Amino acid sequence: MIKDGAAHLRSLRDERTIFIDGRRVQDVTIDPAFAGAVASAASLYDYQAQHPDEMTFVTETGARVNRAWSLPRNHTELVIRRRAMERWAKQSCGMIGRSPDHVASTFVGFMMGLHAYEAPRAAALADYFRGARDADRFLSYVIVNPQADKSRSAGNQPGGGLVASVVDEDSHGITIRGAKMLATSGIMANDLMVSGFAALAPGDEAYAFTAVTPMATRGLKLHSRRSYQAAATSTFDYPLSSRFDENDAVVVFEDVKIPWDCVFVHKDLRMAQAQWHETRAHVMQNYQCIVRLMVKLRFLLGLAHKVAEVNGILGFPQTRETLGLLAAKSQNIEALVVAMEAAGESFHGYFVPNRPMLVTAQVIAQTTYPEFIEAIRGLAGGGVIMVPSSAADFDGGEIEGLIRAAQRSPVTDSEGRVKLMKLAWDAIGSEFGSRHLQYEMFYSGAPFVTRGNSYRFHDWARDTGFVDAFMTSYALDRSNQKAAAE
Ligand SMILES: Cc1cc2nc3c(=O)[nH]c(=O)nc-3n(C[C@H](O)[C@H](O)[C@H](O)COP(=O)(O)OP(=O)(O)OC[C@H]3O[C@@H](n4cnc5c(N)ncnc54)[C@H](O)[C@@H]3O)c2cc1C
Repeated sequence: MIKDGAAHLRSLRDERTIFIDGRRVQDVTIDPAFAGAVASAASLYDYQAQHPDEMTFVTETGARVNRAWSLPRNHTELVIRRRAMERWAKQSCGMIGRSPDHVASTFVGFMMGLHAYEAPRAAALADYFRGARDADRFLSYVIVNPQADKSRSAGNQPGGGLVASVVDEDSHGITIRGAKMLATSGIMANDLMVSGFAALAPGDEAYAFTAVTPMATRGLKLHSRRSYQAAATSTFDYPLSSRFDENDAVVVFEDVKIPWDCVFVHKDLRMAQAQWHETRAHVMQNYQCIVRLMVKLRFLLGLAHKVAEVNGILGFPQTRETLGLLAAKSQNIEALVVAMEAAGESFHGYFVPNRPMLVTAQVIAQTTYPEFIEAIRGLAGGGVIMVPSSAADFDGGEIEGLIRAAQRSPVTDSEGRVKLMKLAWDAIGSEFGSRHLQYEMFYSGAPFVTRGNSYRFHDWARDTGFVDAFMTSYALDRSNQKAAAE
């Protein structure tokens, strides 16, 4: 049976510990801070149940699950898998960044590099993968240390105990204590993966671990940021915040016990890095991100065009120039997706997107998104602010009369204009829209990290060799110099 929305909602009614606004959440599926995003996540599962051929595949054990769990072996399989990710992204206009296909892709990448693990940990990983895949579980992850003093290592933060680390181990498993950031979608996931991405030095072994635990594990506490959904007055006023506020939470591990069969890296400095780059986890998880961004940019491009139409500025050459530049930036990301697939690499029998092109897309994305937002703001001018306070102003009487008098457009009525401008503001300027800007600029690491990867995976030998070869075509001609001097 394919997992559907109802099954996912049922799976979230457990003992998970989430705090927000000074209270503990009782049921995340109906809580006013989270219900909109949770319903959207559930609707992804409904969508896959309604489109089984496009969205799911049958595993070797006979389970029918989302295609994100498949390990492609050729270009065709990679593209079929991508189309499923694209369809899911479209359901949220690309606004749900950590949909279930994100961390599933991480695990697919781990599985492609199972050879890099020591035998017991590889066995645990493979068992967990099969179980999570066949149950189509929704995973979130925390792989970044909480910000504090960046000039010090994880273990040398004043006061100690800040960063999640292994504080104990016995025959059953390990005990984790400390914090990590930021579990996006954690409130509506089934399991949480905890790991680290930053390089560690000898002495940091306690921080070099990767493990998975159910959200409802004792001692696992999610401390949510402010809910943008809760502040949304209506779907008409905040069509995105009200439905796609996937949430981000700091995770605090209060002596969380994790059994050995859910521990994949244990006090292993080499594997803490190798799990990302000697497997294809980093590639597969960020490939999902770029596919999702591609869909989001299509949406924002359409929005930019409609804002220009509604304001009657589409005919101006300057507007077309702006829209043309945005279209090119959007196509640039599309082209990178197609290119990284077409130039995909064989990796231990699997077929994966081209790594240098994937990291290129990450670097480009971090500047493309802010440029998009700034351009749409430029096209919208004061129109996104010149809107009624809320849907309640459409009262059928005097206030609505003011709206009809002041909200005009060459292509739509007052309601149509307000509806579009409120959508545009939610995408680019509301607290939700603003968080998206921060997300796209940072989710894959600060720019020095993504650019560092671009440096690391580029084929410098090809390009410096090119220069060297050219330089062999000429030499210092001393005879000429002599002749000139004479
Ligand atoms: C909305 C949102 C959602 C997120 N979701 C997740 C998630 O689901 N799971 C998860 O694990 N993480 C998540 N993150 C965390 C994300 O991965 C980090 O924000 C990212 O890795 C950058 O780390 P940082 O925030 O500590 O910023 P920093 O690394 O501190 O970067 C901030 C700035 O500090 C400077 N800086 C810091 N260190 C250096 C250095 N060594 N050299 C030079 N300059 C430096 C740079 O100028 C940089 O631009 C999320 C973040 C955001 C904003």
